[in-house]
Amino acid sequence: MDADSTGRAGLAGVPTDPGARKPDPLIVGDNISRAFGGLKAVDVEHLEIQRGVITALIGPNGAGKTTLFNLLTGFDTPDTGDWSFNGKPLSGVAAYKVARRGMVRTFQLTKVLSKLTVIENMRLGATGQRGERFWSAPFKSLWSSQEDEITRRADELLVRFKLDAKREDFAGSLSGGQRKLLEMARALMVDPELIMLDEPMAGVNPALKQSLLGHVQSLRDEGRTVLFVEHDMDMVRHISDWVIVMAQGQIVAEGTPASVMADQRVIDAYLGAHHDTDLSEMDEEAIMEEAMAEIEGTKE
Ligand SMILES: Nc1ncnc2c1ncn2[C@@H]1O[C@H](COP(=O)(O)OP(=O)(O)OP(=O)(O)O)[C@@H](O)[C@H]1O
Repeated sequence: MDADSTGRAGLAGVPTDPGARKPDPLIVGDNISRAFGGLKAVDVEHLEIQRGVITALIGPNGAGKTTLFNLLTGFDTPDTGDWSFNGKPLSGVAAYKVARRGMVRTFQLTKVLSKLTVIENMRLGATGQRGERFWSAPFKSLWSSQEDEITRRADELLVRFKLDAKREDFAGSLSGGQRKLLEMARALMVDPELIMLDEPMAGVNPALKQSLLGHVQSLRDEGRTVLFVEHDMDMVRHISDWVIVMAQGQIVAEGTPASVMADQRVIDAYLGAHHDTDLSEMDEEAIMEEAMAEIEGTKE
């Protein structure tokens, strides 16, 4: 592959049409749909995610971003659709196998995980790695050498994410930003090629935001592909190489952060999310201001 087609350089000539073809895609999907009752939560005709770059998935509430994440990672089953990861079909593959193939998503800390310590959370992150054969391994030494390796990797990641001092603390005692760091560190236990972050900035105080941004960039700089869902437009603007915009289940626009934020289709998508109620002129003005503030990143 020619060097100009890979990573960020490869995005230079990509058109800003929804579903645009990329020169070096890691994920390619077609006709992915999922309905809940009569509501089509996801209805994506074509999707490509360029390898080695940071792609943001944005869109108003209810646009279908989380549902698409769940489908791609095997946590939900589509009504229709196929997609591949690294050229191999991935639709219909169970979540733990998806993780083993190198595609991992972060999870918000659940109640159960909050009651485990930080290091226990990290070890759990490795479960995607452990082949079934290890469960029945007749040789204890084989088992414990993998356990040692897991602990060693967990400790290295805790140092990298500055969570080593919290190693024995309950995950539930961490601050919002530290939880996000733990979610990221835990996902890295399986050394994924693609890491999918679910609202990495939600609940993070401004002081920690910069450091979180640095960590996300370092994932790309070490050669991983990053896909994240986020409402914080400041983050989207600062670190994404490419932005995909969803509204009402569909991809409505794509492009660099600057081009997407100036795109009328994107402004319409954010406004359209409010169109189910009858609006007075004044409401409409207020909503327009709100939408523009979100798109321009002056909010949150
Ligand atoms: N399990 C479910 N059962 C019924 N409806 C669902 C379910 N999951 C999602 N939906 C609906 O599907 C639509 C898309 O939801 P989804 O959570 O994917 O959107 P989103 O873009 O992630 O929104 P947000 O930014 O608010 O998280 C919404 O209308 C939502 O109410």
